[in-house]
Amino acid sequence: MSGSELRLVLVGFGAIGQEVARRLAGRPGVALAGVAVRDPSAPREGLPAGAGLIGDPSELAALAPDMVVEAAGRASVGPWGRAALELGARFAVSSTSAFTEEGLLDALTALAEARGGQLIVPPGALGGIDALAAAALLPLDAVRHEIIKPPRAWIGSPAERLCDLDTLSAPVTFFEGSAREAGAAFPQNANVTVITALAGLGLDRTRVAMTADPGAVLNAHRIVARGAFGKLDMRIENQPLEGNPKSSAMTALSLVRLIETQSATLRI
Ligand SMILES: NC(=O)C1=CN([C@@H]2O[C@H](COP(=O)(O)OP(=O)(O)OC[C@H]3O[C@@H](n4cnc5c(N)ncnc54)[C@H](OP(=O)(O)O)[C@@H]3O)[C@@H](O)[C@H]2O)C=CC1
Ligand SMILES: O=C([O-])CC(=O)C(=O)O
Repeated sequence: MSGSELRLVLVGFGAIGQEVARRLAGRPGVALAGVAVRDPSAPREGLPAGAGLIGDPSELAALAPDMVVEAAGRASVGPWGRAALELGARFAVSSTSAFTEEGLLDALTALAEARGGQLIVPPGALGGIDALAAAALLPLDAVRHEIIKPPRAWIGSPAERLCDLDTLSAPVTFFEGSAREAGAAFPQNANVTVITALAGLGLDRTRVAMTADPGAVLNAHRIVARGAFGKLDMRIENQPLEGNPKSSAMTALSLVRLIETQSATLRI
């Protein structure tokens, strides 16, 4: 860290990035040095004063970040992760479905180690990931992650081909498979299943079910695990973000917490 302030760069300034920036505004100890988007020439409302707008990973070094936090999309993780970790910065990933791409997690981890940085996978929209990761110190028998969201949260995903989202009158579970398959096919809805997999049984042994529920208002996640530690049954129901019904507000809250705790004396 430079001085006592954490120099932060956000990759992505959509529903999550804007919420994170809003909640960090004016907080001592964090300076939003910059924001990365695809097209930095487009006008951006809500960009905090003093934050540089960049569009290419080669521009990151000039912002001298201590920490780079991604909430942009799967394609952004490789290029921005490499650029951040080359600089020895900490890189936090929201679009964890990128890790269904062969070799990317290993490559970024190796880079973090070589440059003295850190690759961070925050809990995102989930709770209980700390308990699952601790439970995994002993053999796990089974981990299942169920995602239940209102039909509108699945628009633009392969769910549209698997059920008729407009006319649902009862919940439909349109996907059952592994976390690898879920993350690969649903990059805007199933990043969380990759987090569950990384904490527990891995991409192939973590089972996933996805449901569109016309009676749902909130985005729900249920993780059920059993193993030598005992049993875990965690359910969280998140308010969606106003700017994107697919994304839970908890994702932004958990990033704010991650950023704030970087320099905290008391860590909970
Ligand atoms: N881990 C978790 O629990 C969760 C993870 N996510 C992940 O976070 C991502 C962002 O969510 P959300 O904010 O709701 O999405 P939005 O669609 O609202 O915003 C995406 C933002 O990212 C920018 N962006 C997209 N691709 C790139 C790229 N290749 N390089 C730089 N910037 C890019 C867009 O820029 P522009 O405006 O120029 O298009 C836009 O500012 C999701 O796509 C998902 O992958 C989401 C929810 C939960
Ligand atoms: O925000 C959520 O509830 C989860 C989500 O979209 C994702 O994992 O991609």
